[in-house]
Amino acid sequence: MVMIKVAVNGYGTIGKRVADAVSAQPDMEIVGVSKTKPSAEALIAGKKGYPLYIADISKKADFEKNGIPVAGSVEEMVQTADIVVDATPGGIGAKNRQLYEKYGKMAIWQGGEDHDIAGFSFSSSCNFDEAKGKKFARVVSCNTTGLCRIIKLADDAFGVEKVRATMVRRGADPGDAKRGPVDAIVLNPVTIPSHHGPDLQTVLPEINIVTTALVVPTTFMHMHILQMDLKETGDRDKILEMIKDHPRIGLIKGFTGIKSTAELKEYASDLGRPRSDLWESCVFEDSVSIVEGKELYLFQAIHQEADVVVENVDCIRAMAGENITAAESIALTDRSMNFEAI
Ligand SMILES: NC(=O)C1=CN([C@@H]2O[C@H](COP(=O)(O)OP(=O)(O)OC[C@H]3O[C@@H](n4cnc5c(N)ncnc54)[C@H](OP(=O)(O)O)[C@@H]3O)[C@@H](O)[C@H]2O)C=CC1
Ligand SMILES: O=C(OP(=O)(O)O)[C@H](O)COP(=O)(O)O
Repeated sequence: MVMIKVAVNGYGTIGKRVADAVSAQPDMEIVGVSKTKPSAEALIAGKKGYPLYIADISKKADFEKNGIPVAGSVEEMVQTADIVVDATPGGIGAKNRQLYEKYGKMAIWQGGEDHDIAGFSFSSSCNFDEAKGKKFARVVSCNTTGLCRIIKLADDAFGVEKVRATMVRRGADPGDAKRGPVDAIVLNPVTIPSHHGPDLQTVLPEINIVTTALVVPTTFMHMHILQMDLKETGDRDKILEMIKDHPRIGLIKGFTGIKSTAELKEYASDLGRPRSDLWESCVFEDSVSIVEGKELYLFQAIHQEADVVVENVDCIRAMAGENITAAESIALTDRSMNFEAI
């Protein structure tokens, strides 16, 4: 088996998870990860054995005086890779495109960048095959990934006439002490639609969708309030069966008593998931309702730090790996991470 050499440019919330997920795959290896400054994450990268490269090589001494070995510059890291996963903060990734082009390397960006950065946006459940042969791709954002999975499922079963969805977004990631809100519900944005609907259409262009979004003072997971008008009369049992069979959508059963993101975090932790990560979308079974035949309603929780991680792994494999199907890649990714949707 040919090993795909992967570099992760930006070893932060998403990048560190992608590095661990890639390391768990039998057909991929991490050749480097990057930071801009010495920090706890930089220390951990070294402890995990990931060669650490830095954006500004003139800062090498700052790292080394703190006992963090530096393998070289980001430019050198890019040269060692077959493909780069760019997980730098939104807006920075666009500036790196030239570097990847200079060395003829494939690259994958995250949802903080615009679709135009790659001209192709990816969701494992929707357009895996379209990534084959692509030089550049962008994995859609965490919320859009969650929307893609469930809307594709409903569209395949009954056809989707239109979608109306509200994203209740977490204020900051758990480790992000600087962000808020602390005591507010913030309309984000106040204008309608939010970016999620147009973003979904970069993957599923035929879907009629309007999304709204607001931010609340929590750190773990977003919550979606989702309504879809179906083309054909819906069947709740069939939808539940399809969700149970979906490798990346979990069904939260009523008997568990779980009705909140806090309880989901406890569940993920009790399952022994690394970092309490929920790579699957979490649909609340009791919320799945068909009204007047063709209106489907449900709540789903999305772990913002995790769901895109497995998608990045599939995207790497589609672009740089052997010719396999979406189902085969998803199964391999998940099995290698001991991940079975709840
Ligand atoms: N967090 C989330 O919930 C999600 C984020 N995304 C998207 O993923 C991307 C990354 O976000 P996230 O992981 O949260 O960001 P973080 O800020 O947690 O991590 C970004 C990392 O990039 C490093 N970095 C910054 N500038 C450079 C540079 N010029 N060269 C190399 N590395 C650099 C930082 O290192 P240092 O600390 O040393 O400066 C940091 O480790 C964004 O596009 C975001 O929108 C997508 C889904 C969910
Ligand atoms: O991709 C995300 O959200 P999004 O799907 O709402 O764009 C992540 O939660 C990052 O969001 P942030 O831009 O609030 O850090």
